[in-house]
Amino acid sequence: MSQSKPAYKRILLKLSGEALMGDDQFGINRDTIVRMVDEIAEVTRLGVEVAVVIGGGNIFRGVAGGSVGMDRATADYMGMLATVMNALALGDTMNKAGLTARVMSAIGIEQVVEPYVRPKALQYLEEGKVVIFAAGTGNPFFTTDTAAALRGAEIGAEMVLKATKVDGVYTADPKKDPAATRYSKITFNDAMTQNLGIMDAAAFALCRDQKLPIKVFSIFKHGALKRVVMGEDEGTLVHV
Ligand SMILES: Nc1ncnc2c1ncn2[C@@H]1O[C@H](COP(=O)(O)OP(=O)(O)OP(=O)(O)O)[C@@H](O)[C@H]1O
Ligand SMILES: O=c1ccn([C@@H]2O[C@H](COP(=O)(O)O)[C@@H](O)[C@H]2O)c(=O)[nH]1
Repeated sequence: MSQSKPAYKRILLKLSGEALMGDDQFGINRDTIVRMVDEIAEVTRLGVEVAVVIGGGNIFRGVAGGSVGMDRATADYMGMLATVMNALALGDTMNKAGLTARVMSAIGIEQVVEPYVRPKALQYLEEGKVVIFAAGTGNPFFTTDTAAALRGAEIGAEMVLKATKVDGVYTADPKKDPAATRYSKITFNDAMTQNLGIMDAAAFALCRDQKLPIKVFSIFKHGALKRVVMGEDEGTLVHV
């Protein structure tokens, strides 16, 4: 239903790292990151407190290193460092667009990024700054989706918004199965028992246990983020 005020005061936005590539094969496409920041700026102007977790799939995923014989934990640390690079680029783009962004890392690299300290993150959000959580959970064998669930619960976000390359949760991966159909909503338990690959089970389980709903929507659809924030019909709601 359409309304004039945002439906949420504080959100955790999970931004797809892979989507940052735009039409490129690798890395960060300038026009794409600027567009994403414009959409985020629009919702901050509505008074919504925004925290962001960014993925690293445009640069490196631990599973890729593991599959060619690397030690998996080492490869995962490389993946976490990839998310730090994305976070720095995102923060820089935000600051240039007139937002005030603070990047906080789950792994210690203090010359580059300040460490994640929960009370400090809460203070920044209350001050209207955008907080970007880098380096996932800080632990190998996890993903940034789980980091989004974790940080979302820690900061008292009312919803996790997964902005990704598809426009919702489907009965199967729509990139592999053209007959897949989109859910407008689905329970955590159904998503987990059907092994829907849009998010990992750890992220679903944490959000379910904390009663923290997730909205999955397309980062490429102009205005979709604002529509989700306004409580309008967009993407797929994953709920208890
Ligand atoms: N049931 C499903 N419904 C929708 N998408 C699915 C489903 N199963 C698998 N997918 C795939 O999941 C992808 C999104 O998840 P993925 O973790 O790969 O990317 P991301 O989180 O957007 O990127 P990154 O990890 O770089 O942040 C979609 O692009 C889609 O192809
Ligand atoms: O908590 C975490 C988060 C991430 N990683 C590693 O980083 C990459 C990139 O994250 P994506 O969620 O895939 O975009 C991930 O593949 C892991 O290798 C991690 O180890 N711990």
